[in-house]
Amino acid sequence: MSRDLKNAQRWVIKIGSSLLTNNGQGLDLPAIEAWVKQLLVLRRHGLEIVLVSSGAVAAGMERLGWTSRPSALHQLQAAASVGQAALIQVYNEFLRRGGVHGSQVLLTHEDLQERHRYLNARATLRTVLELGVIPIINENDAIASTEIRFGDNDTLAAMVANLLEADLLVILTDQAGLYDQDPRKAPDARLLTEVEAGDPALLSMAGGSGSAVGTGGMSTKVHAASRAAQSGAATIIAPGGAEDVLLRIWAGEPLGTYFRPGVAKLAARKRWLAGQLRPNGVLHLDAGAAKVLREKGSSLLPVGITAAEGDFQRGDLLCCVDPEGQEIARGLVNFAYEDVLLRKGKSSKTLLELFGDIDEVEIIHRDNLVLSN
Ligand SMILES: Nc1ncnc2c1ncn2[C@@H]1O[C@H](COP(=O)(O)OP(=O)(O)O)[C@@H](O)[C@H]1O
Ligand SMILES: N[C@@H](CCC(=O)OP(=O)(O)O)C(=O)O
Repeated sequence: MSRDLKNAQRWVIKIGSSLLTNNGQGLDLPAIEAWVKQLLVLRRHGLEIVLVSSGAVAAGMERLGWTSRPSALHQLQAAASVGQAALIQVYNEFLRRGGVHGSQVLLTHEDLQERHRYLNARATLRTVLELGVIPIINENDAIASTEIRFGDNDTLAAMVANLLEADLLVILTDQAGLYDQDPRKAPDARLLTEVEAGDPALLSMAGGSGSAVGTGGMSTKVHAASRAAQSGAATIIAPGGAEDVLLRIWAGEPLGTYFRPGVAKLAARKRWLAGQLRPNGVLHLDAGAAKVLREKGSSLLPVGITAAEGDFQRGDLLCCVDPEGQEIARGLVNFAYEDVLLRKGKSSKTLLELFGDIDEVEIIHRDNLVLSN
C-alpha cells in the first residue's frame, strides 16, 4: 500500500450526479450537508479544497416540476440554469453555518483550452483559495454547446486538478470504487484498491454510467485519473455515501480505489508545464546564469538577466536563452515584464536596498523551471 497523502495539501473533490440526487429528482440535502461538514473540517486542518459539483440539471428539473429528464438540449440547458442557482444556494447555506464562503465558477472546455482564459481561470481560482473561500465548480451547462462540452464532470475535475496543480483528486460516486467489471451487471465483481493511473488494462474493466442521471460512468473516471496524474495528482474514486468518507480518506483509511500517479509530483508537474503552455516572452541570460541553469537547474535570479522581451504577466511561461540566443529552459515567471525590467542585472543586495523586505527574489523558481533538451 502506498497511499501517501501526508503531503497532499490541495484537494479537488468531485461529487457526481448519481450521488447528489434522489433518483434524479432534486438534491439530497442531508448528504450535501454531511459532505460540507467534512470539507469544513479538512479546511480547518489546513487543506485547500476545491469542489467540483454536478447536480444542476437534476435540481432544475425538480424546481420546474419536471418528472422526466428532457432530451432536447435547450431544455436541459434551461433546467441547468435554474438548478445551478439552487445548487449554489444549498452549498452556500451549509458553508455559511461554518463561517465560510463558497464561490461559483462555471467553466466550458474552451475556457481551459484557450490560453488567455486558462490563465484567467487559474488566477481567479488561486485568489479565491488565498481568500479562504471554497470554489464550487461546474460546467457552464446553460451555454455550453455540444462541441465545447465536457459532458461529464470527471473530465472537468481532472482538468481543474491540472490547472491548480492539485495533489489529490477525490471522485465521490455511488459505488465503492473501481471494480474489475461493472458491479451492477456482475455481482461477483472485485473491488480494486490500488492501481496505476494510465494502466490501459483498467479501461476494459470500466463501463458506462449505470444510472439515469450519471454521465460517463467509470470509464470517464479512469481517464480522469490518468489526466490528473499528468500534473502529478493521485486520484481516489471513493464511495460518496460512506459515513465521513472524506475524513477517513484524510486519516489514511484505504477506502475506494487509489490511482498512483506514477511519476514523482515535481517531475510530472514540470513535464506538464512544458507541454501545456505556450511561451509568452523571452529572458536573455548572461553566460554565468546560463551555466548554472544548465548544470545545476538552479533558480533564475535577476542578476543573470540581460534583457526581456514580450508583454508577459506574473505566472506566464517564458523561454530563457543564453548569450548566443539558444534556448536553455522554460519556466513560470514570478514578475510581469515591467517588474523584470526594474530588477534585471541587479544583485540581491541591491534589490533589498531598492525594494526593502522582499519575499520573492527569484525571477523563476527552480520548481517552475524545465530545462530544454
Ligand atoms: N468497473 C466498474 N466499477 C464500478 N462501477 C462501474 C464500473 N463500470 C461501470 N460502472 C458504473 O459507473 C457508475 C458510476 O458512474 P456515474 O453513473 O457516471 O456516476 P457519477 O454521477 O458519480 O459520475 C456506477 O454506478 C456503475 O454502474
Ligand atoms: N454539469 C451537469 C452534470 C454532468 C454529470 O452528470 O456528470 P457526472 O457527475 O460526472 O455524472 C449538471 O450539473 O447537471
